[in-house]
Amino acid sequence: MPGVTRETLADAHRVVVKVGSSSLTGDDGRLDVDALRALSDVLAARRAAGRQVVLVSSGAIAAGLGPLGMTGRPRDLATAQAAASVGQGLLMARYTEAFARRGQRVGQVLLTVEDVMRRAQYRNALRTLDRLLDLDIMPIVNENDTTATHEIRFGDNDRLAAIVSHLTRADALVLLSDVDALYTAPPGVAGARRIDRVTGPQDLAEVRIGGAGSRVGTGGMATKLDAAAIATGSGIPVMLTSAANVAEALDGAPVGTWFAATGSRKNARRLWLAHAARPNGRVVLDDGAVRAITVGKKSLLAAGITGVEGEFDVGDVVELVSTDGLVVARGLVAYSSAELPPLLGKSSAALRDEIGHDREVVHRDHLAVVRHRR
Ligand SMILES: Nc1ncnc2c1ncn2[C@@H]1O[C@H](COP(=O)(O)OP(=O)(O)O)[C@@H](O)[C@H]1O
Ligand SMILES: N[C@@H](CCC(=O)OP(=O)(O)O)C(=O)O
Repeated sequence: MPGVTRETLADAHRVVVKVGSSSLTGDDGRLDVDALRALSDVLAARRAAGRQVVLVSSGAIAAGLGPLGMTGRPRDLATAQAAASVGQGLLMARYTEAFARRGQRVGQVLLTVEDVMRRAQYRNALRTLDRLLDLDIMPIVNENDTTATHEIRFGDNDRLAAIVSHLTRADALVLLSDVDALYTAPPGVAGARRIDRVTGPQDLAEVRIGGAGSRVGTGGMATKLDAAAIATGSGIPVMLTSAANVAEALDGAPVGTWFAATGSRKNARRLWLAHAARPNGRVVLDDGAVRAITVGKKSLLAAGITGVEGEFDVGDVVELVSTDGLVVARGLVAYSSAELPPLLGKSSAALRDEIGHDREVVHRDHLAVVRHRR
């Protein structure tokens, strides 16, 4: 069965390789061109051997720091976006030059959440990616940082890479960071052991996760584990290792942490709702509504809601929670948190009388069942 062990990476036809800012920057937080060239050499060699690579590269913000006279990742979004605006072009210039040394051409692909979640847009993005690969051009993907907003953005490229690997039907996802593997505890904690292989959530029960290890990284190990869950849950195995190990990892050598595929291909929109979207609030469901959406695969109606928490707008992602605090699903809500309270518990007939329609609160097409404790 393909993808069961890390050795299968050597023969994988299409891989998505994600490299984090931490692997592309020096101690001063700025772009490390030697590191970028070393990675480009390995990926160009893989392509020259007849295999396809889609590179998801962070580093736009890091590349913008030097020209802007900054040393650490800006805290506010607008400045980070300005740094990304300055840095993305420089990053691509570096890659273009580095890959050209090996005769490999590259193309920039900047994506937003909407590009990969709306069917028409994602088909368009996919067509471009496929065409680039057909033309023997290595796509270099990043989030379109300059226009993404807080509410609707991936924010970290780990989950973006997982979704890109799903969209492009990659055979494997390789996550490269500054740490050579997943450990039982963050670096620096005494006694931390490398985890060789993860076959399901039970293998992660004892793992302690810390934040980003560098001044420029985002998310740390948590977003890598989210990414691994997204990819493996849709049938794509994941290798997590350091950029220094990329050649060995792509050859299937015993490095890093291997996450075996656990599920089968999913609907992209549900995948995003379940894993990547950031919820803005919660609605609390009575037991009948929980059963209706999980077992009955129904839409969520106002009649089954007992409470509203947080502030959200029409179209935001909300968590659907049972009365005992279990997050049973996530979905795109059709009412704002201000509109909803007077409607709770009301039947469809009562709603039609009162507000002239009985629109579902979360339509089943916009709902992903998850089930985990909050
Ligand atoms: N259990 C763990 N095992 C390995 N690394 C961990 C763990 N918990 C936290 N980390 C940290 O996660 C960091 C990688 O995340 P990040 O800095 O966001 O990297 P990148 O820029 O590559 O995305 C590592 O450098 C490490 O310090
Ligand atoms: N899109 C941002 C990267 C955000 C990000 O995920 O960074 P990292 O955690 O280093 O992979 C950039 O290019 O700077």
